[in-house]
Amino acid sequence: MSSEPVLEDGPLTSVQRLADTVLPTRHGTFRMTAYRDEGGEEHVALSVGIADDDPLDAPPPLVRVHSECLTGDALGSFRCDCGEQLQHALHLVARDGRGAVLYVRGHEGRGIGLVQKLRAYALQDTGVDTVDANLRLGHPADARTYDQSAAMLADLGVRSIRLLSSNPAKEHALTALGVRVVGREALVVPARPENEHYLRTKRERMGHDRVEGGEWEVLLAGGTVAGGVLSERYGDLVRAGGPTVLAQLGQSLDGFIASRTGDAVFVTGEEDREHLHRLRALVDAVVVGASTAVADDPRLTVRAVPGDNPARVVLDPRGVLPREAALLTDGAAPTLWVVGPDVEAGATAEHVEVVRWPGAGPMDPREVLALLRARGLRRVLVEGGGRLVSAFVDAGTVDRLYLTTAPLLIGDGVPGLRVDGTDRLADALRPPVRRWLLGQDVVTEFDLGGSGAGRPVLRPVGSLDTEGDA
Ligand SMILES: Nc1nc2c(ncn2[C@@H]2O[C@H](COP(=O)(O)OP(=O)(O)OP(=O)(O)O)[C@@H](O)[C@H]2O)c(=O)[nH]1
Ligand SMILES: [Zn+2]
Repeated sequence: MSSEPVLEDGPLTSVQRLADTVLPTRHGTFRMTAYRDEGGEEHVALSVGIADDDPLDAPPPLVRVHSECLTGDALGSFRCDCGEQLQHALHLVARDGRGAVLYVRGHEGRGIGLVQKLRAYALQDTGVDTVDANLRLGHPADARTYDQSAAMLADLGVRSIRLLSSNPAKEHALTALGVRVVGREALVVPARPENEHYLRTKRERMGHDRVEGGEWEVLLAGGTVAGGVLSERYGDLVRAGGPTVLAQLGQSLDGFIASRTGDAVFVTGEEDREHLHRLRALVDAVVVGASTAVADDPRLTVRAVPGDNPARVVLDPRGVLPREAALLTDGAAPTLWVVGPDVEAGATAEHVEVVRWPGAGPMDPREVLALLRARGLRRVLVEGGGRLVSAFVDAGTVDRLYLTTAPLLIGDGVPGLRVDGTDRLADALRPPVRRWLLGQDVVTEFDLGGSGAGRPVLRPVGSLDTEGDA
């Protein structure tokens, strides 16, 4: 099964295809193809959605050319980012549905071999950077060649690729070997104290793309980190096609969000507050009912984590929000004050837009969302109180509900989530869930179906009565 290189230009080694099998992994099942190059080095290609009889005009697959790194890939070293990049690449390729990770042996230590790399590490322990360490040992800064990769792609029938790499030199090398690189996507993993210097040197001395910050910053920039806790939790919220209408509520285990006097100070804990601020940072707009705004005088800004403040939306058909409320006075973010036709709004601060609701009746959640969408506010978090969140859930508008329950029994007070009842338990809402602990609290994430993954919520369109909502 030897295969001749089919590329027109560039110096090429040929590779022999020696095995073709499958490999189940935590990212999914890959086709695994083994090769040997002319120098005797053995490589593998882990691919999905690529078959020998693919048409010539099949769309360019996502391809990672991964350089072997024993310390990073197999041992989980934090001195470099290789291990996390490898896992992330497998995750992205599996998710994309058509792509390959080429695992290139002989690339260890940027082509100088394992022992030389470890000697370079020893030099780096004395303060030398990764480039100078190679040079002092008599090696080039980067000794890798990519002809085996081009030959493997040719063997797989792939001529054009979208390359997963932060290293422009890889793109140039592959292009010179006749691979058409139609796009290059950065493979971002979080900086850690242990690899910060190495990653900085790659950017400053080896021309790698800049990516700054930790996992949260990666998410804010629209990326994810394979295996990262935050990426697992929030990754799908930053993807195109992911859930766009979120709702969240923190309540006691017996279902109240405040005591009977309205005391709502710290039902859930500090970690849940951080979670809420992350959700705010990931949406365009946050919606609250007037009673919540009156009772808590919230700011609805992102303070517990880095991130931009979303627009703030208060649904206030009767105009009960005090004119000195934080939302109307602090200017921290644009604010839509949605009021009924007869409300005297008076003069408002520059950041406030008074939106007239046509009619004094209850606000239909669907119409509220349409109004926001018309203003470019597509990703929306419905934040409270209990009645407002329940109305949006009952109307079938919520893609994703985060319900945090605190180990606290209030006994009586302001109710939390109350969805429409059913006669038969079989008709009750039992969507797919994920759950995690935040301190003493439990977050249950309900997939209410908007993203297509879960069961649709089959309920009549509810209406929204924000009065008496807290
Ligand atoms: N010589 C040497 N090699 C290293 C060092 N740290 C990691 N490597 C090797 O570098 C290779 C990975 O290259 P990187 O420069 O991290 O990344 P890249 O592949 O060029 O670029 P990306 O595609 O964005 O990952 C692996 O083979 C590692 O073994 C080091 O300090 N010295
Ligand atoms: Zn490495």
